[in-house]
Amino acid sequence: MALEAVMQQGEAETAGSAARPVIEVENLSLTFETADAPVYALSEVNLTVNAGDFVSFIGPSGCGKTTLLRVIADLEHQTGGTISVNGVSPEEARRARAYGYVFQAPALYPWRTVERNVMLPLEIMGMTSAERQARAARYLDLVNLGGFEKKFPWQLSGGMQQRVSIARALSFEPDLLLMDEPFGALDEITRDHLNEQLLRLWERTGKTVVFVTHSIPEAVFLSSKIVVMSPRPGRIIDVIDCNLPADRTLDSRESNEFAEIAHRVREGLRAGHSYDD
Ligand SMILES: Nc1ncnc2c1ncn2[C@@H]1O[C@H](COP(=O)(O)OP(=O)(O)OP(=O)(O)O)[C@@H](O)[C@H]1O
Repeated sequence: MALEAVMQQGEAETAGSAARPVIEVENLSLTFETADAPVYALSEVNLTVNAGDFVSFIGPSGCGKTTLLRVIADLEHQTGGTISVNGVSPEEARRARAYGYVFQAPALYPWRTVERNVMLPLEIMGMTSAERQARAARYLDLVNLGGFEKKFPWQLSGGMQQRVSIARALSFEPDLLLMDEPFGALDEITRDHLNEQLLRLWERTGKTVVFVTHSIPEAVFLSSKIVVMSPRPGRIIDVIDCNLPADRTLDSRESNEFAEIAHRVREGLRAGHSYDD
């Protein structure tokens, strides 16, 4: 029942929000001043993420993927240009709990059970115990962890821990999910499985997702839009629309359509890559 409610909410959002911009970035730059020399982490970045988009940032190490995600989340501040999230500043969006953030590592508290980890943001929000319990059950079910509520994080595999952190990010029901290489440390089989689950979750809920990855197949499989970035200075060099059929499965990775998009991403990465250093 809870799942249906989430699905209906998602369907309504998707249907009524064809091209509503959620994130708007204009001429954004970010330079870190360091002891030796300034680091030009982002330069002249322009990007629009619409409601219901699944946008991946892909690019070599150091091209600014995490920095851009952190600017959206108000964890870093740009030194030039503008950004809005839901039409307001990232700070206001953060205060309004506009997004859930999933880090590279699950970042769970080892002394709290799975359920109590998911309930943590809800406690901070002052939600009642009954409501917290209902939310935790709903979102643990959604990531297929029903029955693991009373376990501790160290009793779960890495993939399961990452699913707990996704449930926690979903628990306060943000429309926007920011995910920084959430599956980067997992083995390929687990990663494939979580990719499929995330795709189904996105389809069911209609949430807007911004996702950082190093993996071309992961980006092509999941995304509606792929943002290819290049370093020194970090910038966007291509934005690729990626509209594979909604009912795609991991086997779709063998289709010609998939190969063509992957090829374009690879070309973009090659064009932006310097082999001089
Ligand atoms: N707090 C900081 N102070 C100084 N330099 C920083 C800081 N944070 C990031 N950088 C630099 O900014 C650049 C972009 O870093 P960022 O972590 O965004 O890259 P990335 O594309 O996410 O890399 P990776 O794929 O390795 O995670 C890098 O050169 C990095 O060293």
